[in-house]
Amino acid sequence: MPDSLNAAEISSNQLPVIDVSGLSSSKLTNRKAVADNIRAACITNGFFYIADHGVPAGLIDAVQEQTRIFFDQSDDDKRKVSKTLSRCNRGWEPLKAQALDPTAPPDLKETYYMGLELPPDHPAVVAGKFNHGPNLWPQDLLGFKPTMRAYHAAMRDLSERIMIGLALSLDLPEDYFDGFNRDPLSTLRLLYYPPHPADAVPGQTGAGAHTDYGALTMLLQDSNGGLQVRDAGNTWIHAKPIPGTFVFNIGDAIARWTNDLYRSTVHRVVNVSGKSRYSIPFFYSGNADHPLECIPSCLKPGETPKYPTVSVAEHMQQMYQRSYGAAAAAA
Ligand SMILES: O=C(O)CCC(=O)C(=O)O
Ligand SMILES: [Fe+2]
Repeated sequence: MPDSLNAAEISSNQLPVIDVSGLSSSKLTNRKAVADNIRAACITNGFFYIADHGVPAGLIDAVQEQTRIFFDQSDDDKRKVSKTLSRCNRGWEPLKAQALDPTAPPDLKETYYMGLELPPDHPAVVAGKFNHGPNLWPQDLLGFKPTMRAYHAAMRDLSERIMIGLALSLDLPEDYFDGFNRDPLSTLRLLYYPPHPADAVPGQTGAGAHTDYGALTMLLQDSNGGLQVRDAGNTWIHAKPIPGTFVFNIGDAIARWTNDLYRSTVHRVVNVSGKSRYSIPFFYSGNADHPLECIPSCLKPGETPKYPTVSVAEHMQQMYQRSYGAAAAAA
C-alpha cells in the first residue's frame, strides 16, 4: 500500500471517549457536564467516541450479524433490492457506485441504505421530497427488517438526546432543535469493504476523503479498523475500534450552523486488514424543510456567516449529487 494511504496510531486524548449517559439524567448539571465535554471535542477534532449510549448490546450484535448475512448473498440476490429500483435512495449498490472524494477513483465499498419509514400518505412522501419514501427489504432474510427497524429507532432516539446535548453545549435552550428533529432524514447505511486489493488504482480507497453531509454520524465498526481521520494538524490518524462505543462525528450541517466553530472533519476508509470489513454508520440529518442557518451566538466578534442559509433537503441533495455524479462519470 502506498505511504499516502497510511495513518498514525493515536493517543486516546486525540479522540476522547465521552460517556453520554448523563444526557438522560433529570438533573440539568449532569446534562450540562456531558454537553461541556461534547463542546470541547467538537471544537478540537469534531470526532470522538460515545460510550454508555443506552443502545442494547444484543441489538448491536444482531445488526452486525444481519449486515454480514445481507452482504454474503450473491449479487443476483442483492440486486433484488437494487438502489436503482428506488426513487428515494434506498437499497443496495455495488462496489464503485460512489466517490465520496469526487476527485478520486470510485470507492471500494458496497452499500445498503434504509431510512425512516413514512406512510405513503405522509405529506412529504406525497410531495416527492428528497429521500422520503419506502425502504427496499430483502424478502428472503427473515430477521433483517425487524432488526434494522429496531436499530434505526434506537439510533434516532439517541440522536435526539445528543441534539439536546448539542443545544446545551452552545448555550441554547434544550428544545432548540425540536423542529429539526421532526420526521428527520435519518439514514442507516450498511457497508461492506473487501480487503484492499493489491491492484487498486492509485488513490483508490474504500471510502474517499470526505466530510459527512448531515448533522450527526454515529458509526458502528467491526474489529478490523480502517477508518482514518484527518486531525486539526492535517495528519491522518486511525480511529481504532473500541468495543461498546460508537465513533461519533459532526457533519456539515452543524458546521454551517456554528460557522465552523464545531468541526466537520475529513475522514476516509482504507481496509488494510486483509479481511472483509463491515461498518454501519447512522446519519442524522434532520427535517427536510428545516433551515441550516448560522446561529448568531456562534459568531465571534467581527465574524460574518460563511455559508448561505439553505434547507436541509437542498443541502443534502447537492452533496449526494456531488459524490454520485463523479462516480457515474468515472464508470
Ligand atoms: O465505514 C466507515 O468506517 C465510514 C464510512 C463513512 O465515512 C461514510 O459512509 O460517510
Ligand atoms: Fe463519512
